[in-house]
Amino acid sequence: MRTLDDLDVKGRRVLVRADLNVPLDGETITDDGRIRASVPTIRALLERGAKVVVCAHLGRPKGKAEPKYSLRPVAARLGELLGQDVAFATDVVGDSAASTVEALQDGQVALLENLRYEPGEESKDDAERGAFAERLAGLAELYVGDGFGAVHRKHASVYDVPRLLPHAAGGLIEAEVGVLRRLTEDTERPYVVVLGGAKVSDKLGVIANLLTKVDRLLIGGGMAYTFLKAQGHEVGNSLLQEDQLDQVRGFLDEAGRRGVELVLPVDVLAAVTYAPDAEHDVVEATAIPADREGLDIGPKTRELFASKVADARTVFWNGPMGVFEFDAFSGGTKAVAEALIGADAFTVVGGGDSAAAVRRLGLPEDGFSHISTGGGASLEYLEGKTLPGLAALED
Ligand SMILES: Nc1ncnc2c1ncn2[C@@H]1O[C@H](COP(=O)(O)OP(=O)(O)OP(=O)(O)O)[C@@H](O)[C@H]1O
Ligand SMILES: O=C(O)[C@H](O)COP(=O)(O)O
Repeated sequence: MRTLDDLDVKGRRVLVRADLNVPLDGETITDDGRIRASVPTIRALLERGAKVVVCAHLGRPKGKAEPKYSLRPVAARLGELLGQDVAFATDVVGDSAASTVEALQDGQVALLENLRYEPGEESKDDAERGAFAERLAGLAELYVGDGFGAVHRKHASVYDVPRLLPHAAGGLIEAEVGVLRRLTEDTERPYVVVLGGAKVSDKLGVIANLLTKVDRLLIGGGMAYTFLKAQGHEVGNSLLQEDQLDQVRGFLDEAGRRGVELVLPVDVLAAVTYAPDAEHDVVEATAIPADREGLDIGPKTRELFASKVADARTVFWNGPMGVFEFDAFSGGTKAVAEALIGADAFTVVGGGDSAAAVRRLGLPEDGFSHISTGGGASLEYLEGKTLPGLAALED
Protein backbone atom coordinates (compact mmCIF):
# COMPACT_ATOMS: atom_id res chain seq x y z
CA MET A 1 0.00 0.00 0.00
CA ARG A 2 1.22 3.49 -0.79
CA THR A 3 1.41 5.79 2.22
CA LEU A 4 1.19 9.56 2.68
CA ASP A 5 4.90 9.86 1.91
CA ASP A 6 4.20 8.64 -1.62
CA LEU A 7 1.80 11.49 -2.40
CA ASP A 8 2.77 15.03 -3.30
CA VAL A 9 -0.09 16.84 -1.58
CA LYS A 10 1.10 20.45 -1.42
CA GLY A 11 -1.51 22.82 -2.80
CA ARG A 12 -3.76 19.94 -3.85
CA ARG A 13 -7.27 18.95 -2.79
CA VAL A 14 -7.09 15.66 -0.88
CA LEU A 15 -10.23 13.67 -0.07
CA VAL A 16 -9.76 11.78 3.21
CA ARG A 17 -12.22 8.95 3.98
CA ALA A 18 -12.28 8.79 7.78
CA ASP A 19 -14.43 6.78 10.21
CA LEU A 20 -16.07 9.44 12.38
CA ASN A 21 -18.99 7.21 13.39
CA VAL A 22 -19.12 8.23 17.05
CA PRO A 23 -21.83 7.66 19.65
CA LEU A 24 -24.09 10.68 20.13
CA ASP A 25 -26.62 11.64 22.77
CA GLY A 26 -28.66 14.23 20.87
CA GLU A 27 -25.91 16.52 19.55
CA THR A 28 -23.46 15.59 22.30
CA ILE A 29 -20.62 13.29 21.33
CA THR A 30 -20.35 10.76 24.16
CA ASP A 31 -17.02 9.32 22.99
CA ASP A 32 -14.69 11.09 20.56
CA GLY A 33 -12.17 8.25 20.21
CA ARG A 34 -12.67 7.82 16.48
CA ILE A 35 -12.32 11.56 15.86
CA ARG A 36 -9.07 11.65 17.86
CA ALA A 37 -7.80 8.63 15.94
CA SER A 38 -8.41 10.48 12.66
CA VAL A 39 -6.50 13.63 13.66
CA PRO A 40 -2.86 12.58 12.97
CA THR A 41 -3.45 11.86 9.26
CA ILE A 42 -5.49 15.03 8.73
CA ARG A 43 -2.89 17.09 10.58
CA ALA A 44 -0.03 15.55 8.58
CA LEU A 45 -1.78 16.52 5.33
CA LEU A 46 -2.48 20.07 6.54
CA GLU A 47 1.13 20.50 7.62
CA ARG A 48 2.20 19.48 4.12
CA GLY A 49 0.06 22.25 2.65
CA ALA A 50 -2.88 20.20 1.35
CA LYS A 51 -6.46 21.40 1.09
CA VAL A 52 -8.14 18.63 3.05
CA VAL A 53 -11.70 17.47 2.35
CA VAL A 54 -12.82 14.93 4.96
CA CYS A 55 -15.74 12.60 4.26
CA ALA A 56 -17.34 10.10 6.65
CA HIS A 57 -20.59 8.42 7.67
CA LEU A 58 -22.58 8.56 10.89
CA GLY A 59 -25.08 5.87 11.84
CA ARG A 60 -27.31 4.28 9.23
CA PRO A 61 -29.64 6.92 7.71
CA LYS A 62 -30.13 4.69 4.64
CA GLY A 63 -29.82 7.19 1.80
CA LYS A 64 -31.89 10.03 3.29
CA ALA A 65 -30.92 13.29 4.98
CA GLU A 66 -31.95 12.91 8.62
CA PRO A 67 -30.85 15.70 10.95
CA LYS A 68 -30.15 13.35 13.86
CA TYR A 69 -27.36 11.79 11.78
CA SER A 70 -25.75 15.09 10.83
CA LEU A 71 -21.95 15.30 11.11
CA ARG A 72 -22.13 18.97 12.17
CA PRO A 73 -21.28 18.25 15.85
CA VAL A 74 -18.34 16.15 14.65
CA ALA A 75 -17.01 19.09 12.57
CA ALA A 76 -16.98 21.22 15.71
CA ARG A 77 -15.13 18.59 17.76
CA LEU A 78 -12.66 17.93 14.96
CA GLY A 79 -11.93 21.66 14.86
CA GLU A 80 -11.22 21.72 18.59
CA LEU A 81 -8.87 18.75 18.32
CA LEU A 82 -7.03 20.16 15.29
CA GLY A 83 -6.91 23.63 16.79
CA GLN A 84 -8.26 25.20 13.61
CA ASP A 85 -11.59 25.84 11.92
CA VAL A 86 -13.25 23.00 10.06
CA ALA A 87 -15.56 24.31 7.34
CA PHE A 88 -18.75 22.25 7.20
CA ALA A 89 -20.59 21.46 3.96
CA THR A 90 -24.31 20.89 4.53
CA ASP A 91 -24.48 18.36 1.70
CA VAL A 92 -22.20 15.67 0.32
CA VAL A 93 -21.78 16.43 -3.38
CA GLY A 94 -24.14 19.37 -3.85
CA ASP A 95 -23.71 23.14 -4.04
CA SER A 96 -22.59 23.49 -0.44
CA ALA A 97 -19.85 20.87 -0.88
CA ALA A 98 -18.68 22.48 -4.13
CA SER A 99 -18.46 26.01 -2.70
CA THR A 100 -16.92 24.87 0.59
CA VAL A 101 -14.20 22.94 -1.20
CA GLU A 102 -13.65 25.77 -3.69
CA ALA A 103 -13.03 28.20 -0.84
CA LEU A 104 -10.33 26.08 0.83
CA GLN A 105 -6.81 27.53 0.99
CA ASP A 106 -3.66 25.43 1.42
CA GLY A 107 -3.57 24.10 4.99
CA GLN A 108 -7.34 24.41 5.48
CA VAL A 109 -9.85 21.64 6.10
CA ALA A 110 -13.53 20.95 5.43
CA LEU A 111 -15.89 18.15 6.43
CA LEU A 112 -18.69 17.02 4.12
CA GLU A 113 -22.14 16.06 5.47
CA ASN A 114 -22.89 12.37 6.18
CA LEU A 115 -22.04 10.24 3.13
CA ARG A 116 -24.97 7.95 3.88
CA TYR A 117 -27.45 10.74 3.16
CA GLU A 118 -26.73 9.80 -0.47
CA PRO A 119 -28.27 6.52 -1.71
CA GLY A 120 -25.31 6.01 -4.06
CA GLU A 121 -22.87 5.57 -1.17
CA GLU A 122 -24.11 2.13 -0.08
CA SER A 123 -25.86 1.04 -3.27
CA LYS A 124 -25.42 -2.59 -4.34
CA ASP A 125 -25.90 -1.42 -7.92
CA ASP A 126 -22.41 -0.83 -9.32
CA ALA A 127 -23.62 1.85 -11.76
CA GLU A 128 -25.48 3.84 -9.10
CA ARG A 129 -22.56 3.58 -6.68
CA GLY A 130 -20.10 4.41 -9.44
CA ALA A 131 -22.02 7.52 -10.48
CA PHE A 132 -21.98 8.82 -6.91
CA ALA A 133 -18.28 7.95 -6.61
CA GLU A 134 -17.54 10.05 -9.71
CA ARG A 135 -19.22 13.07 -8.14
CA LEU A 136 -17.38 12.59 -4.86
CA ALA A 137 -14.04 12.07 -6.58
CA GLY A 138 -14.73 15.25 -8.58
CA LEU A 139 -14.25 17.27 -5.41
CA ALA A 140 -10.57 16.34 -5.10
CA GLU A 141 -7.35 15.47 -6.91
CA LEU A 142 -6.03 12.83 -4.50
CA TYR A 143 -7.58 10.28 -2.11
CA VAL A 144 -6.41 9.06 1.29
CA GLY A 145 -8.18 6.05 2.83
CA ASP A 146 -8.03 6.23 6.61
CA GLY A 147 -11.44 5.03 7.85
CA PHE A 148 -10.34 1.66 9.16
CA GLY A 149 -13.71 0.99 10.85
CA ALA A 150 -15.43 1.04 7.45
CA VAL A 151 -12.94 -0.85 5.23
CA HIS A 152 -15.18 -3.93 5.27
CA ARG A 153 -17.91 -1.99 3.44
CA LYS A 154 -18.04 -2.05 -0.37
CA HIS A 155 -19.23 1.55 -0.41
CA ALA A 156 -18.52 4.31 -2.91
CA SER A 157 -16.27 6.37 -0.63
CA VAL A 158 -14.36 3.28 0.52
CA TYR A 159 -14.14 1.11 -2.58
CA ASP A 160 -14.90 3.09 -5.75
CA VAL A 161 -13.32 6.52 -5.21
CA PRO A 162 -9.75 5.16 -4.74
CA ARG A 163 -10.10 3.61 -8.21
CA LEU A 164 -10.74 7.06 -9.64
CA LEU A 165 -7.98 9.08 -7.94
CA PRO A 166 -4.31 8.60 -7.12
CA HIS A 167 -4.46 7.25 -3.58
CA ALA A 168 -2.64 6.20 -0.42
CA ALA A 169 -3.41 4.72 2.99
CA GLY A 170 -3.41 7.06 5.95
CA GLY A 171 -1.52 6.45 9.18
CA LEU A 172 -4.48 4.97 11.05
CA ILE A 173 -5.09 2.24 8.48
CA GLU A 174 -1.37 1.49 8.37
CA ALA A 175 -1.20 1.18 12.15
CA GLU A 176 -4.37 -0.91 12.49
CA VAL A 177 -3.32 -3.37 9.81
CA GLY A 178 0.14 -3.61 11.36
CA VAL A 179 -1.27 -4.71 14.71
CA LEU A 180 -4.09 -6.91 13.46
CA ARG A 181 -1.69 -8.83 11.24
CA ARG A 182 -0.25 -10.22 14.46
CA LEU A 183 -3.61 -11.85 15.15
CA THR A 184 -3.55 -13.73 11.86
CA GLU A 185 0.07 -14.89 11.75
CA ASP A 186 1.54 -17.37 14.27
CA THR A 187 -1.17 -16.64 16.80
CA GLU A 188 -0.15 -17.75 20.28
CA ARG A 189 -2.64 -20.16 21.83
CA PRO A 190 -5.03 -20.47 23.55
CA TYR A 191 -6.66 -17.97 21.17
CA VAL A 192 -9.94 -16.64 22.55
CA VAL A 193 -12.44 -14.41 20.76
CA VAL A 194 -15.17 -12.68 22.76
CA LEU A 195 -18.18 -11.40 20.79
CA GLY A 196 -21.09 -9.27 21.88
CA GLY A 197 -22.79 -6.06 20.79
CA ALA A 198 -25.89 -5.34 18.82
CA LYS A 199 -24.96 -5.72 15.13
CA VAL A 200 -25.97 -9.34 15.37
CA SER A 201 -26.77 -10.11 11.75
CA ASP A 202 -23.53 -8.56 10.50
CA LYS A 203 -21.36 -10.33 12.97
CA LEU A 204 -22.96 -13.77 12.92
CA GLY A 205 -21.51 -14.00 9.43
CA VAL A 206 -17.94 -14.02 10.69
CA ILE A 207 -18.43 -16.89 13.13
CA ALA A 208 -18.21 -19.75 10.63
CA ASN A 209 -14.76 -18.59 9.67
CA LEU A 210 -13.62 -17.82 13.22
CA LEU A 211 -14.49 -21.38 14.24
CA THR A 212 -11.65 -22.57 12.01
CA LYS A 213 -9.15 -20.32 13.80
CA VAL A 214 -9.90 -19.99 17.51
CA ASP A 215 -9.73 -22.30 20.51
CA ARG A 216 -12.61 -20.65 22.34
CA LEU A 217 -15.45 -18.38 21.34
CA LEU A 218 -17.31 -16.55 24.10
CA ILE A 219 -20.65 -15.07 23.09
CA GLY A 220 -22.34 -12.38 25.17
CA GLY A 221 -24.20 -9.11 24.57
CA GLY A 222 -27.08 -8.93 22.14
CA MET A 223 -25.45 -11.72 20.14
CA ALA A 224 -26.06 -14.40 22.81
CA TYR A 225 -29.84 -14.58 22.58
CA THR A 226 -29.93 -15.97 19.06
CA PHE A 227 -27.67 -18.78 20.31
CA LEU A 228 -29.82 -19.44 23.38
CA LYS A 229 -32.94 -19.49 21.22
CA ALA A 230 -31.22 -21.83 18.74
CA GLN A 231 -30.70 -24.20 21.67
CA GLY A 232 -34.43 -24.11 22.27
CA HIS A 233 -34.62 -21.63 25.16
CA GLU A 234 -37.08 -18.78 25.68
CA VAL A 235 -35.39 -15.39 25.27
CA GLY A 236 -38.40 -13.12 25.86
CA ASN A 237 -37.99 -9.68 24.29
CA SER A 238 -34.20 -9.92 24.01
CA LEU A 239 -32.42 -8.98 20.80
CA LEU A 240 -32.98 -11.86 18.38
CA GLN A 241 -32.04 -12.63 14.80
CA GLU A 242 -34.90 -15.01 14.05
CA ASP A 243 -33.91 -15.54 10.39
CA GLN A 244 -30.45 -16.79 11.34
CA LEU A 245 -31.44 -19.48 13.85
CA ASP A 246 -30.65 -22.33 11.44
CA GLN A 247 -27.26 -20.84 10.69
CA VAL A 248 -26.54 -20.56 14.42
CA ARG A 249 -27.56 -24.20 15.00
CA GLY A 250 -24.98 -25.01 12.33
CA PHE A 251 -22.32 -23.07 14.29
CA LEU A 252 -23.14 -25.00 17.46
CA ASP A 253 -22.68 -28.31 15.60
CA GLU A 254 -19.55 -27.13 13.83
CA ALA A 255 -17.95 -25.97 17.08
CA GLY A 256 -18.64 -29.42 18.58
CA ARG A 257 -17.08 -31.17 15.56
CA ARG A 258 -14.00 -28.98 15.60
CA GLY A 259 -13.46 -29.14 19.35
CA VAL A 260 -13.86 -25.36 19.66
CA GLU A 261 -15.25 -24.36 23.05
CA LEU A 262 -18.30 -22.19 22.37
CA VAL A 263 -19.21 -20.55 25.65
CA LEU A 264 -22.65 -18.96 26.16
CA PRO A 265 -24.07 -17.03 29.14
CA VAL A 266 -25.40 -19.14 31.99
CA ASP A 267 -27.26 -16.22 33.60
CA VAL A 268 -28.42 -12.76 32.48
CA LEU A 269 -29.90 -9.57 33.86
CA ALA A 270 -33.49 -9.74 32.60
CA ALA A 271 -35.16 -6.32 32.55
CA VAL A 272 -38.81 -5.36 32.22
CA THR A 273 -37.96 -2.78 29.58
CA TYR A 274 -35.03 -1.13 27.74
CA ALA A 275 -34.28 1.79 30.08
CA PRO A 276 -31.45 2.95 32.37
CA ASP A 277 -33.50 2.38 35.53
CA ALA A 278 -35.42 -0.69 34.32
CA GLU A 279 -36.45 -3.12 37.06
CA HIS A 280 -34.48 -6.34 36.53
CA ASP A 281 -33.48 -9.68 38.06
CA VAL A 282 -30.71 -12.17 37.59
CA VAL A 283 -32.18 -15.22 35.88
CA GLU A 284 -30.77 -18.44 34.43
CA ALA A 285 -30.03 -17.97 30.74
CA THR A 286 -32.26 -20.97 30.08
CA ALA A 287 -35.23 -19.40 31.91
CA ILE A 288 -35.68 -15.83 30.64
CA PRO A 289 -39.32 -14.84 31.30
CA ALA A 290 -41.33 -14.17 28.12
CA ASP A 291 -41.96 -10.52 29.08
CA ARG A 292 -38.32 -9.68 29.93
CA GLU A 293 -35.24 -8.75 27.88
CA GLY A 294 -31.65 -9.64 28.63
CA LEU A 295 -29.61 -6.45 28.93
CA ASP A 296 -26.40 -7.81 30.45
CA ILE A 297 -24.66 -11.06 31.32
CA GLY A 298 -25.16 -12.15 34.93
CA PRO A 299 -22.62 -12.64 37.76
CA LYS A 300 -21.98 -16.35 37.15
CA THR A 301 -21.35 -15.65 33.46
CA ARG A 302 -18.92 -12.84 34.32
CA GLU A 303 -16.89 -15.33 36.39
CA LEU A 304 -17.15 -18.01 33.73
CA PHE A 305 -16.00 -15.66 30.93
CA ALA A 306 -13.16 -14.30 33.09
CA SER A 307 -11.95 -17.86 33.74
CA LYS A 308 -12.01 -18.60 30.00
CA VAL A 309 -9.87 -15.54 29.28
CA ALA A 310 -7.45 -16.02 32.19
CA ASP A 311 -5.14 -18.59 30.55
CA ALA A 312 -5.39 -17.19 27.02
CA ARG A 313 -2.28 -16.02 25.15
CA THR A 314 -4.24 -14.10 22.51
CA VAL A 315 -7.62 -12.43 22.96
CA PHE A 316 -9.73 -10.40 20.56
CA TRP A 317 -12.87 -8.80 21.96
CA ASN A 318 -15.59 -7.03 19.98
CA GLY A 319 -18.97 -5.94 21.24
CA PRO A 320 -20.12 -4.97 24.73
CA MET A 321 -21.57 -7.73 26.94
CA GLY A 322 -24.62 -5.61 27.74
CA VAL A 323 -26.12 -2.16 27.38
CA PHE A 324 -23.07 -0.55 29.02
CA GLU A 325 -24.48 2.94 28.32
CA PHE A 326 -26.85 2.25 31.27
CA ASP A 327 -24.83 1.91 34.50
CA ALA A 328 -27.06 -0.88 35.81
CA PHE A 329 -26.19 -3.01 32.77
CA SER A 330 -22.49 -2.21 32.41
CA GLY A 331 -21.12 -4.78 34.90
CA GLY A 332 -20.70 -7.60 32.39
CA THR A 333 -18.73 -5.44 29.97
CA LYS A 334 -16.55 -4.21 32.83
CA ALA A 335 -15.87 -7.76 34.03
CA VAL A 336 -14.77 -8.90 30.58
CA ALA A 337 -12.61 -5.79 30.09
CA GLU A 338 -10.93 -6.42 33.46
CA ALA A 339 -10.33 -10.06 32.56
CA LEU A 340 -8.50 -8.94 29.39
CA ILE A 341 -6.48 -6.42 31.35
CA GLY A 342 -5.47 -9.14 33.84
CA ALA A 343 -4.54 -11.75 31.21
CA ASP A 344 -0.93 -12.43 30.29
CA ALA A 345 -1.83 -12.24 26.63
CA PHE A 346 -1.82 -10.17 23.46
CA THR A 347 -5.17 -8.43 23.87
CA VAL A 348 -7.05 -6.44 21.25
CA VAL A 349 -10.36 -4.64 21.73
CA GLY A 350 -12.15 -3.65 18.54
CA GLY A 351 -15.18 -1.52 17.74
CA GLY A 352 -16.51 1.97 18.23
CA ASP A 353 -18.74 1.08 21.16
CA SER A 354 -16.41 -1.49 22.69
CA ALA A 355 -13.60 1.08 22.82
CA ALA A 356 -16.05 3.70 24.11
CA ALA A 357 -17.12 1.28 26.84
CA VAL A 358 -13.53 0.85 28.02
CA ARG A 359 -13.19 4.62 28.39
CA ARG A 360 -16.65 5.17 29.87
CA LEU A 361 -15.99 2.54 32.54
CA GLY A 362 -12.80 4.35 33.50
CA LEU A 363 -10.53 1.43 32.58
CA PRO A 364 -6.94 2.12 31.56
CA GLU A 365 -6.56 2.12 27.78
CA ASP A 366 -2.95 0.98 28.16
CA GLY A 367 -4.23 -2.16 29.89
CA PHE A 368 -4.78 -3.62 26.40
CA SER A 369 -2.18 -4.36 23.74
CA HIS A 370 -4.28 -2.47 21.18
CA ILE A 371 -7.63 -0.72 20.98
CA SER A 372 -8.84 -0.85 17.40
CA THR A 373 -11.25 1.66 15.89
CA GLY A 374 -12.86 -1.14 13.84
CA GLY A 375 -15.36 -3.69 15.15
CA GLY A 376 -16.88 -5.41 12.14
CA ALA A 377 -13.79 -4.40 10.12
CA SER A 378 -11.35 -6.07 12.54
CA LEU A 379 -13.49 -9.19 12.73
CA GLU A 380 -13.55 -9.54 8.97
CA TYR A 381 -9.81 -8.88 8.88
CA LEU A 382 -9.29 -11.71 11.37
CA GLU A 383 -11.25 -14.01 9.09
CA GLY A 384 -8.50 -13.46 6.55
CA LYS A 385 -10.97 -11.93 4.10
CA THR A 386 -10.02 -9.39 1.46
CA LEU A 387 -11.57 -6.16 2.69
CA PRO A 388 -12.88 -3.91 -0.10
CA GLY A 389 -11.35 -0.74 1.35
CA LEU A 390 -7.91 -2.31 1.75
CA ALA A 391 -7.99 -4.03 -1.63
CA ALA A 392 -8.83 -0.71 -3.31
CA LEU A 393 -5.86 0.96 -1.63
CA GLU A 394 -3.53 -1.87 -2.63
CA ASP A 395 -4.47 -1.61 -6.33
N1 LIG B 1 -28.15 -7.43 25.47
C1 LIG B 1 -28.16 -6.37 24.69
N2 LIG B 1 -29.32 -5.87 24.24
C2 LIG B 1 -29.34 -4.76 23.45
N3 LIG B 1 -28.24 -4.10 23.07
C3 LIG B 1 -27.06 -4.54 23.52
C4 LIG B 1 -26.95 -5.68 24.34
N4 LIG B 1 -25.67 -5.88 24.62
C5 LIG B 1 -24.97 -4.90 24.01
N5 LIG B 1 -25.80 -4.07 23.35
C6 LIG B 1 -25.47 -2.84 22.60
O1 LIG B 1 -24.52 -3.12 21.60
C7 LIG B 1 -24.03 -1.88 21.14
C8 LIG B 1 -22.66 -2.03 20.51
O2 LIG B 1 -22.71 -3.02 19.49
P1 LIG B 1 -21.83 -3.02 18.15
O3 LIG B 1 -22.05 -4.36 17.53
O4 LIG B 1 -22.15 -1.80 17.36
O5 LIG B 1 -20.34 -2.93 18.72
P2 LIG B 1 -19.09 -2.06 18.29
O6 LIG B 1 -18.05 -2.29 19.29
O7 LIG B 1 -19.48 -0.63 18.11
O8 LIG B 1 -18.68 -2.60 16.89
P3 LIG B 1 -18.69 -1.85 15.45
O9 LIG B 1 -17.51 -0.96 15.46
O10 LIG B 1 -18.65 -2.95 14.47
O11 LIG B 1 -19.98 -1.07 15.39
C9 LIG B 1 -24.03 -0.97 22.37
O12 LIG B 1 -24.70 0.23 22.05
C10 LIG B 1 -24.78 -1.79 23.43
O13 LIG B 1 -25.74 -1.04 24.15
O1 LIG C 1 -19.20 1.44 13.57
C1 LIG C 1 -18.65 0.78 12.69
O2 LIG C 1 -18.36 -0.43 12.84
C2 LIG C 1 -18.22 1.46 11.40
O3 LIG C 1 -18.29 2.85 11.50
C3 LIG C 1 -19.06 0.94 10.25
O4 LIG C 1 -20.43 1.24 10.46
P1 LIG C 1 -21.54 0.30 9.84
O5 LIG C 1 -21.51 -1.01 10.59
O6 LIG C 1 -22.85 1.03 10.01
O7 LIG C 1 -21.20 0.08 8.38
